[in-house]
Amino acid sequence: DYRLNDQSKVNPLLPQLKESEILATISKLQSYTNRYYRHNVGARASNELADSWRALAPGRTDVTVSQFNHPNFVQKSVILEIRGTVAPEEIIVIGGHLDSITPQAVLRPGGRAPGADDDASGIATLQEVMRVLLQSGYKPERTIQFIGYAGEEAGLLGSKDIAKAYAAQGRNVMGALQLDMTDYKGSSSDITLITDYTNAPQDDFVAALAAGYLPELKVVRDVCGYACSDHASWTANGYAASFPFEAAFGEDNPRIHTTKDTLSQIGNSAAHALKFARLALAYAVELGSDHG
Ligand SMILES: N[C@H](Cc1ccc(I)cc1)C(=O)NO
Ligand SMILES: [Zn+2]
Ligand SMILES: [Zn+2]
Repeated sequence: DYRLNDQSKVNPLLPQLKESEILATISKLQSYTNRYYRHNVGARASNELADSWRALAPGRTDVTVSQFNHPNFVQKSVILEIRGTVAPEEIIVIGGHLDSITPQAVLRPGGRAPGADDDASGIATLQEVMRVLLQSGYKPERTIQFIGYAGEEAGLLGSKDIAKAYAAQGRNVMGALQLDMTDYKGSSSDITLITDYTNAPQDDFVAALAAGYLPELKVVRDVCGYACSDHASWTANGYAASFPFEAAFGEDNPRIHTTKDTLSQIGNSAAHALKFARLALAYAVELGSDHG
């Protein structure tokens, strides 16, 4: 249910989230020539992300890292699962996309596509939530899955395959949160909740999480106008999805999908992304600590 009743679990964890950790992960991801879903370098980025996630929880038998094979392209999605202690069949998803795109990268494997904000920022944000949950020893009652989707830029291809497979298997995803572009503060407001192709009751819950745990942040709502990120794949398969976004429509990072989507262009800071990490942690712990 959408009540805020886990302050005693959330509040000690929030201060452990570090901007420096998010910055380091964005820096690493933007250093690949590109993370294009059809190039081998894009496949390597996925494989190395999986290895780095495995290193976060050595020896935890309730934690597994797997890669989801997409039949039509080489880049795999990456899934880290923390198995729930009470209701492991009830799944909470925190996602972002690990691929990047520019016209140069589409043309050839050596084409540059740093994708710092779109969407290394989202991957770094969810990875920092995963790091704190794992290193604090937090054990959720429900299963929490962190997913780095492949092939988002080509039409939400990775999340389409995954959400379709989960629906076909009758898996019980209680909610999905999408993190795509979290580090460019283009608006006076801090967080923009995208309200189309999302679930309204869950959007209200996310707004309540911000009001309850992050009262200093200004949260507004806006529409995208189309299926603009992986949340739409979960919605299309009947699951509740929400999408907190970096800025209001038209005020988002103008350099995405260009070779200039780099950390230096967003002030070498992850201060904006840290707000999304805090929101995502509150979402994961409040929903992850419930059970049916
Ligand atoms: N177009 C999306 C990013 C995007 C999402 C929402 C809004 I409003 C504007 C832009 C994209 O490139 N996702 O990878
Ligand atoms: Zn994009
Ligand atoms: Zn994106």
